Amino acid sequence: MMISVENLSKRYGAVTALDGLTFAIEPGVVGLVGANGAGKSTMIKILLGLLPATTGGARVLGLDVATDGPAIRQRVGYMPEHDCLPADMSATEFVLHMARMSGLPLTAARERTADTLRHVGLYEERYRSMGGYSTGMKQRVKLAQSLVHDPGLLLLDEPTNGLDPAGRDQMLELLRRIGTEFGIPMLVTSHLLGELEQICDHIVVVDGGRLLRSTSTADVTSASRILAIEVDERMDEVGRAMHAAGLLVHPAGRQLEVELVDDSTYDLVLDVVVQLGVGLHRLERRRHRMAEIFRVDPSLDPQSQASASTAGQAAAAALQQQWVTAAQNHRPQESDQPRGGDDEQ
Ligand SMILES: Nc1ncnc2c1ncn2[C@@H]1O[C@H](COP(=O)(O)OP(=O)(O)OP(=O)(O)O)[C@@H](O)[C@H]1O
Repeated sequence: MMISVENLSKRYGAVTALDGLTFAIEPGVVGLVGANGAGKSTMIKILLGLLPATTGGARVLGLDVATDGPAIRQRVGYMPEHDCLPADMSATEFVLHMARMSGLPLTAARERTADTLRHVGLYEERYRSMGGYSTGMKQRVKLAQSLVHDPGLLLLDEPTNGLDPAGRDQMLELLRRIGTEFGIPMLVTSHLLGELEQICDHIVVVDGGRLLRSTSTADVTSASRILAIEVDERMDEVGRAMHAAGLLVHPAGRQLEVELVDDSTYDLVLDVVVQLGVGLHRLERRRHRMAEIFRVDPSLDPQSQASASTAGQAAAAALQQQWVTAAQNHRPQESDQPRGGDDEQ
C-alpha cells in the first residue's frame, strides 16, 4: 500500500482541518482534490511526518508517520505549494544543495542535478538566479528538487498553481511522464478536478476536511447508462416517437438522450429512426464525467453529505426534473402542438 490513512483528524485550535479520514491507496498517480481550505496541505504535512495528527494515524510506504518521519522524508520527494526558492541562487546550485542534503556524494549529486533539471525542461536558464524566473520555471525547480534523490514516492502540493493554461498542460504532461515512464508513484493535490482526471489513476476527494470519495478514475469515467443520439432533422418529432415507443428520452442541446435499459433500447431507437426516415448522425453511450463524483454517495457518513453535496443534490434534482418535463413535453397525444421548437436552433 502506498498510503493508508486511518480515522485521521487534525485540529488547529478551534479549526478542524481534517475530520476522521480513512482511505488506502495503491501505488500509482493519485490525485487529492478539494477546494482551498479543504485540508490538502495539512494532509501532506502529516504524511511527511512534519505535523502530528490530533487523532488517528497514517502509514506511508509502510512507515508510521508518528514515529518514522525521518525515514519517510528520506524516501519521499516533497514539492511544497508556496514559493520557497532563494532568489539569489541558481536552479543548479539549489537542486545540487538539496541533493547533497539528502545524502548523495558530490559527483552523484552533480550528475543527478543535471539530469533532473533536464527532465523537467530547464536548460541554460539553470545557471541564472531564480529571482528572475517565471512561475512555470519556479514550479519546475520545485519539482526537480523533489525528484533529485530518486524518491520512492512524490508528494506534490498544487504543482499547477499560478500557471497559465499552457503552463498547466506542460506541467501535467511532465507529471504524467514521471508517473508512467519513470514509474514513480505520486500523490498530487489540486483544487481542479479536471486536471487530476487527466493524469491520475485514482482520485481522493476531500471537502471541509471530510472524505467525499476515494475512487479509481476508470470507475468514475466508465460508460454511463445514457445513449446520446443525433439526427439530421426533426429532432422533436423523433423525441416524441421515442417516448411513444416507451423510451425515457429528453433533449440535450442538439442531441437526444435516452436512458439505456438493455440491448433492446438500441433496437427501439433504430426502429424510430428508420420509421421516420431521418438520418442518424450519432448513437453512442455517454461517458460519466468526473464531476459526478461530487454527488452524494449514500455509503458515506450522513454528516459529511450535508455540507458536501448540496450542489450535487441540486444538480441531481434538476436532472430528474428535466427528465420528467421532457417526458411530459413529449407526450404523444400532444404531438400536434409541440413545445415552441426549442433545441432546434
Ligand atoms: N497553522 C494553522 N493554524 C490554524 N489553521 C490552519 C493552519 N493551517 C491550516 N489551517 C486551516 O486548516 C484548514 C485546512 O487548510 P489546508 O491548508 O490544509 O487546506 P488546503 O486544502 O491545502 O487549502 P489551500 O490549497 O488553500 O492551501 C483551513 O481552514 C486553514 O485555514
